[in-house]
Amino acid sequence: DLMSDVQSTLPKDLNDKYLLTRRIGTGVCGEVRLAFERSTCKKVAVKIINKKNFQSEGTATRNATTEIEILQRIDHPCLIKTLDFYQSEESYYIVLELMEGGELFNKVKSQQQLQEPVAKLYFYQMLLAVQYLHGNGIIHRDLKPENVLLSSSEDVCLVKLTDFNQSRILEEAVLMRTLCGTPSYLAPEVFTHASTTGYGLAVDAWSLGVLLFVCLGGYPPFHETFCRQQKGREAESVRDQIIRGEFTMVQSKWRHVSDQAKDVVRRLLVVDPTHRMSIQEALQHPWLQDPEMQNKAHKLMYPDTAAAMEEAEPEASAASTRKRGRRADEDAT
Ligand SMILES: c1ccc2c(c1)[nH]c1[nH]cn[n+]12
Repeated sequence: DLMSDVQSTLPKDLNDKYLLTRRIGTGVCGEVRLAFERSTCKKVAVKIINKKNFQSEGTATRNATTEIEILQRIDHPCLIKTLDFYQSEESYYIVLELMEGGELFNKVKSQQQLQEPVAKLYFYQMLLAVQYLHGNGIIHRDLKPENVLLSSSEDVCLVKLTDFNQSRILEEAVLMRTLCGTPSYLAPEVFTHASTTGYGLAVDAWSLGVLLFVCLGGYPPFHETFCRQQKGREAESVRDQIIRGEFTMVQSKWRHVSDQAKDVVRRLLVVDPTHRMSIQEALQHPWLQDPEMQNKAHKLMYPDTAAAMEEAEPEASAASTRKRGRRADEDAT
């Protein structure tokens, strides 16, 4: 039957260690299946990347190996962890921690739009995850609701980014080699790093702006025109809307969204990358100076530390919340 023939084509050591079952997600590069570690019955996700999906062998190996080496290198509570890696003639198999809440995409779709406090809690975690990637010289480059996973179906839950195969580890080595050559023909931005680090990192800030827009508004800022009569001359392609940074916050959807939240979206969806708000600036934005939200996020991200703090000094942890609040007030005034 279906299951047995899936089992039969799996690498033997993968099949020995894991029982693969139903499909739980699909990506551009393959599918994700629910699996059980046979020895512990622990649930995991197995991402199957089909080698021939990539146009040429080159990109396949580069993408997948880049993805693998990236996945092995990173360690942050809001970035999906790789547990194991196998390959066969035709596919790569990446064993990942299971996120029971599935894709953020489905939650936004089913709920229309998220309540602002929920959107803020998720966005804060995404910012911390991207800040960590950038700190490690990694640009995600493919941030979208399908690549944001939720740890549970509860509103207050951990958020993790996945799908690094579009990521690029800043080729510092390449840049160094370039700078060794004769510089006379090199453009200024190559020296100012704008061509790799500065410029590159800003793409993730833009995508986070689109993500936040979708979470708060329940629809994408740049989309194909929905109704027919707009088709034709004046209907702009998605590409043109993006290039011009043209989006509309429809009143019916955005009426109840705070001005501060709208301000974060507007400062991220800025066409000129040098004028776009950075991840660091976003983390300092007034909308995110919310000690309660930040404490909830830290409890989700570092449960042991939070629990240990509760255990050791119940007073202290309450005080730390208050202190975080006071500091925020000082900053705000
Ligand atoms: C639903 C869809 C994809 C999923 C998932 C649940 N859990 C997990 N871990 C890595 N990817 N992924």
